[in-house]
Amino acid sequence: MSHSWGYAANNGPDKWHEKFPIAQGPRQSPIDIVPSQAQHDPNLKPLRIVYDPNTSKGILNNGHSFQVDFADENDSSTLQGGPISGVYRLRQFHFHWGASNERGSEHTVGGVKYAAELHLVHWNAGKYASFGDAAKAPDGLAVVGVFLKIGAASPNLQKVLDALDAIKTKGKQTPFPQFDPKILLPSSLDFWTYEGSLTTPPLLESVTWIVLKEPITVSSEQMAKFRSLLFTTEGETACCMVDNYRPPQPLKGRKVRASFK
Ligand SMILES: NS(=O)(=O)c1ccc(C(=O)NCCc2c[nH]cn2)cc1
Ligand SMILES: [Cu+2]
Ligand SMILES: [Zn+2]
Repeated sequence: MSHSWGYAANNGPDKWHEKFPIAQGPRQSPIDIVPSQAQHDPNLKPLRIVYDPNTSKGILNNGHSFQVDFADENDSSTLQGGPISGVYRLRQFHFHWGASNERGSEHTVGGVKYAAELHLVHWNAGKYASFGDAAKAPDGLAVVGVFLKIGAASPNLQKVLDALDAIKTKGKQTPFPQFDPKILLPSSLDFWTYEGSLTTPPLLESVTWIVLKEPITVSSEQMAKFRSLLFTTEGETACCMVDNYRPPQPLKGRKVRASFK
C-alpha cells in the first residue's frame, strides 16, 4: 500500500481532508456513542456470525495497522442479521491502538476511550460483485467493532500477537492459517449501530457500523506487543506503530440505535 496519509502531525487525521474531502462529509466515522441518546430498536435482529477457520489466509503489516485477510470468494465466513439485510462476507480484521493504555480506540462511549479497537470488515456479497464495488456503495460494508480494555490477558488474542514478530515492518506478511476470529468476540453480542464510513482514507461512506457494547480484556503486556510493530519499512528510520486511530467525528444528525434495552 503506497500511502502518503498516516497518523503523524504532518499527514494525520486533521490533514486527511486535503486529499480526501469526504473527511468532512455527513456520515464520517468514528463517533462518540452516547448510550442515553441511543434508541432501542426492537426491529433489530440478533447478529448471526458464522466464520470458517479454513478461510483465514495471512497476516500483513500494511503500514497503518496489521490485518488478517480471509478468502472471500464464497459464503464460508459471513455476517447476517442485526441492522443489515442479506449476506456480508468477512474480508479482514485489524486493530487500532494507542501509545499508552488510556487511548487507542476509535469509537468512544460517553467520551470514554478504550486501549484498542478490533474491526471485523465485511462486504455485501449478496448485492455487489467485489469488495471494491461494495466499498463504493452506501450499503456495501458492515464493520463489527469490539473494544479492548486493560485487564486479564486474552489467550485467544495471544495467537494473533505471536505472529507479529514476523511482520514488524510495513509490507511484511506471513501465512496465518486456521484462525477462527469468532474467538475474539465477547460473550454478549449486544450492539449499537449507525451509518458511517471507513475510518482511514479513502474514508468512503459505505459502512454500517455494528459496535459491540461488551469489551474484551487484554493485558498491558499484550498491548505492548501491538506497540512493537513499525509504521516504517525495513531500512527506513523506525517509527513505532502507535496512536493509529482517528478521533470521533461530528454526528451531523445521525441516529444511533441499540439492540438492547
Ligand atoms: N478502519 S475501518 O473503517 O474498519 C477500514 C476498513 C477497511 C478499509 C479498506 O479496505 N481500505 C481501502 C483500501 C486499502 C487501503 N489500504 C489498504 N487497503 C479501511 C478502513
Ligand atoms: Cu493501506
Ligand atoms: Zn479500522
